[in-house]
Amino acid sequence: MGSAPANVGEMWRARRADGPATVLAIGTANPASCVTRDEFPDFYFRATKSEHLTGLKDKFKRVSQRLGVERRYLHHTEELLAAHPEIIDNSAPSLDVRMDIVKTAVPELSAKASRKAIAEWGRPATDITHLVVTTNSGAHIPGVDFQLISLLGLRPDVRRSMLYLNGCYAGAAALRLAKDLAENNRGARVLVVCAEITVILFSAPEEGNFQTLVNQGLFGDGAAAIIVGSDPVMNNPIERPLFEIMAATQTIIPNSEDAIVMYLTKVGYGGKISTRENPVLIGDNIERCLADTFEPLGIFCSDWNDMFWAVHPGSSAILDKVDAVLKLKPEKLAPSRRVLSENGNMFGATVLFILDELRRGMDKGEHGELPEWGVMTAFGPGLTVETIALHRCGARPVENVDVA
Ligand SMILES: CC(C)(COP(=O)(O)OP(=O)(O)OC[C@H]1O[C@@H](n2cnc3c(N)ncnc32)[C@H](O)[C@@H]1OP(=O)(O)O)[C@@H](O)C(=O)NCCC(=O)NCCSC(=O)CC(=O)O
Repeated sequence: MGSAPANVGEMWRARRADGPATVLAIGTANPASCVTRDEFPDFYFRATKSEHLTGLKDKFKRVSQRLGVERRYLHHTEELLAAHPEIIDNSAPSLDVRMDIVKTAVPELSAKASRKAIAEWGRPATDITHLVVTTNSGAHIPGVDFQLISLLGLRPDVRRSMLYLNGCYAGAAALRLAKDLAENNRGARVLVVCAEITVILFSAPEEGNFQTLVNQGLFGDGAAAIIVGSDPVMNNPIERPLFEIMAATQTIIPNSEDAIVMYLTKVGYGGKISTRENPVLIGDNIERCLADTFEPLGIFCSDWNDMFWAVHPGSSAILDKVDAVLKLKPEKLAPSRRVLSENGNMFGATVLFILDELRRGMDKGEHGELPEWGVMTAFGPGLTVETIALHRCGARPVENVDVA
């Protein structure tokens, strides 16, 4: 062979980035139609022709108050439900119509969030080298990743990874994958997109079906897009590094496989969320997940208030439990609570919205001075816990952190 590099090790190293994967831009989007907690019970019981279920409606109001959601954006309006009566009939097959709706709605909302991220990033869409897309809203092939190529004007040879049906840990899982892609491919720029349109789990209220009440009171629609790449300033001074992704772990909580179960049925999503058990399971295991993520970095935190936080708000009961176990000051989970309150639980997109909230607060000088180190953690079926160690860019040096 002619002039191949002398050493395979050198060849391998030359293809890898020098520094950690870094968040370079964030964009978010919601559908236009917003419903408040006060408006929603009337909307829900009227649209599903269930107004005669007055006791259940009162119960729905009580449960909704406990979930921590003030308003949400929903793709399904009363007009859309009226046009597809099978969606409100819990015994009529409606998967096909739901899949048809999300087939275009999810790529469109994804593109809206992505355009914002790309505009903030400041480089052309054709500079994106990898695409990681995740949704629980449908499962089509070719999928949302494929649709985004033409919607955003990406290169046809962009390297795509499509993660369907990962539950609420999907956003953090997508970031974990983006970290590995960015660090192992010098110059890579990864567009991460996480989008949810919850018409897939809309169902009419039924006596004895508590799960439906939780689903309708909790979940909302939204999309978030994040651009990740290593060595920003070195590669292109136009890029503005926000957070370095220093470690990303995934683990399964023992004996929790029935805690959140979801599957597609002829009437949309079926399954069960163990609402009483989940806060306890998460509370019992969060410290171990944090230690497994931070200790390999040499960070042994004795006070978790020294960090900033992006915790997946499964509901306010879950945030209350995390607060109590980690003895966090109220302001620590304020960004998580605010995103839940303003948008609902948007499955995997939620933690990415919280990251956006954190950096906006940082830009506006809110939330005080953001600490140097932070945590993103998300939970979902398994129970699977994703934990990410984040380092705020431009922060003071690592030696000043509480390192044992
Ligand atoms: C569901 C809750 C809001 C209920 O709140 P509280 O327990 O404080 O409320 P509460 O005890 O006052 O109950 C309010 C009313 O609901 C009823 N109730 C409560 N829990 C119930 C249950 N499991 N089954 C049946 N009914 C139940 C009570 O009897 C009461 O009815 P009455 O008023 O008639 O007496 C909470 O437990 C919660 O937020 N749990 C966690 C939710 C969760 O798991 N989220 C993760 C989503 S999934 C996710 O994020 C990840 C993913 O999807 O991948």
